[in-house]
Amino acid sequence: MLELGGRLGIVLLTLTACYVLRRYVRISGARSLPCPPGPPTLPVIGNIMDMGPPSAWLKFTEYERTYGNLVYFQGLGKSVLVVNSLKAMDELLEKRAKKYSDRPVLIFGNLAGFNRIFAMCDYGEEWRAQRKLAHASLSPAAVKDYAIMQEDVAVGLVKDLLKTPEDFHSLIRVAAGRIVITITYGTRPGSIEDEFVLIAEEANKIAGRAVIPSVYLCDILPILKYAPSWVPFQRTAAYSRQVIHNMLNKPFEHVKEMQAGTAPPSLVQRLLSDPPENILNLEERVKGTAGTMYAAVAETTYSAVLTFVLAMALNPDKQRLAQAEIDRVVGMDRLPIIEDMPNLPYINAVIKETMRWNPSLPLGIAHRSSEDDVYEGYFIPKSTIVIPNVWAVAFEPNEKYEPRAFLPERFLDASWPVVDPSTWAFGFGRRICPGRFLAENSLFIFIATLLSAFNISPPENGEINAHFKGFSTNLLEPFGCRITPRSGTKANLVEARAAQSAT
Ligand code: HEM
Repeated sequence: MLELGGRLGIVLLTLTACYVLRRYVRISGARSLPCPPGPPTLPVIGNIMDMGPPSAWLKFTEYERTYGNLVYFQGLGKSVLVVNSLKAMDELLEKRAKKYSDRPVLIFGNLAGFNRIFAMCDYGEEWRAQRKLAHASLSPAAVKDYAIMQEDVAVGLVKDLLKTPEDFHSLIRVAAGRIVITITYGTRPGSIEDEFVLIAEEANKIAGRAVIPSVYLCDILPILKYAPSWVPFQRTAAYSRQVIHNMLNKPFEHVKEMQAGTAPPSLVQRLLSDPPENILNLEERVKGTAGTMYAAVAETTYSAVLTFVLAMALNPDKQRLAQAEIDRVVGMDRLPIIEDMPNLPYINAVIKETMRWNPSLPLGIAHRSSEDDVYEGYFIPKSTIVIPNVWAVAFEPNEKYEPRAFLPERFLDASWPVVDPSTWAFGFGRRICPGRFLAENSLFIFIATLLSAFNISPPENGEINAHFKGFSTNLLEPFGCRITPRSGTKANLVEARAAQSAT
């Protein structure tokens, strides 16, 4: 018996040794492979400075011509891989998701407290728990509960546009913020909602700077995170921590106070009253999940709706076709509702084309690898930041449909296969946007309601000067255009429907 145990031990030991050796040989073999190509490097700083914002996606798409689908940057202790093809995005971020689902380390972001919200957490226990909460409140079945609120906010937007159409930039921004605050916390318009929007906007500004690695010295030299509290970035971090604390706590406490049967339906209310099983530390995690929403939603929705306004002002023929479909299917005596979506193929094509023509997040949200890897003969070291340049996918050369033209028809042509933007616009793998079903409903109701109520046209002088800006979200700078009611009857319809709104 003893002899048998001894032999078994030797066999197990040999197998383990073989496994370790094979793994070692594989990894050291992999390390001898080249990293993917990229711009020329300098000592210490490598080529990392060549990544530079703003609108880095244009530069990355140009680099594709020289270096191909994978463009590699390194320096200052960081490695970054820009991925330019859908095939490679799918292979790395989707099929090998286990290795590619961490997020970049943001030293300032962590000092500011962003690591409490799961969109910025690594692929670990905290992320898993908050993601489960997000899924429970944003699944296709759950988002049906928010449809009336979304319709009310869209009607509120068109009503405000009747009064001050020239303010369309800020009104769309407020409506995009409103939709997320209303759905997350169930608050009604008024000072308290505006206070939450202000806090969340401030947190968004902080996040916008925290994700740019060159803004704060501590992200270049991580040891500086231990610098004393009087150092300027530490003071900014302390202020930011307070803002993030308020963002996570103030609206949450408001919902809790209302819980005793009076809280309107919302993501927080749903999670507190009917939480998924096995979530420890529920309240803190609901705060983190809810706090992620504003950052994730407001700018993406705002960017997409503004892009749509620009596209309509530039393409009156497409606008007429879209309005004709709404008039035919929805009729003239009511505004569209989310249930109309399956019956409006041209509007759905306009939405897809809006997402393709100017993707809100042209570089998605960066992932980070948690292990060494090899792809197409190249070595990708552990901790590489992986950026999906979906802009390059959106503007891939096409023999039939010019990529720069706004042509919803490309999505209605069965004879010519095109990639649906929903396969790349919402990210990849285990980190794919959990709010995509809600986002599709929001875009639909904003766009269909605007088309039903207004004509969108160039300004009086006929010139549209539109410029895009942004590091991660592709936002339009203010531009002029005219938004006028399609008729007096439509204006009355908007007023009458707005009077019925619950929010
Ligand atoms: C047009 C609207 C939207 C677009 C284009 C968009 C796009 C994206 C993208 C590209 C990602 C990154 C996925 C990845 O890492 O690969 C993401 C993540 C995320 N989105 Fe969205 N999104 C939109 C709206 C929303 C909405 C309405 C919600 C929630 C109500 C939401 C919640 C989130 C969250 C929580 C994450 C982080 C997921 C994680 O890290 O696990 N998004 N979104």
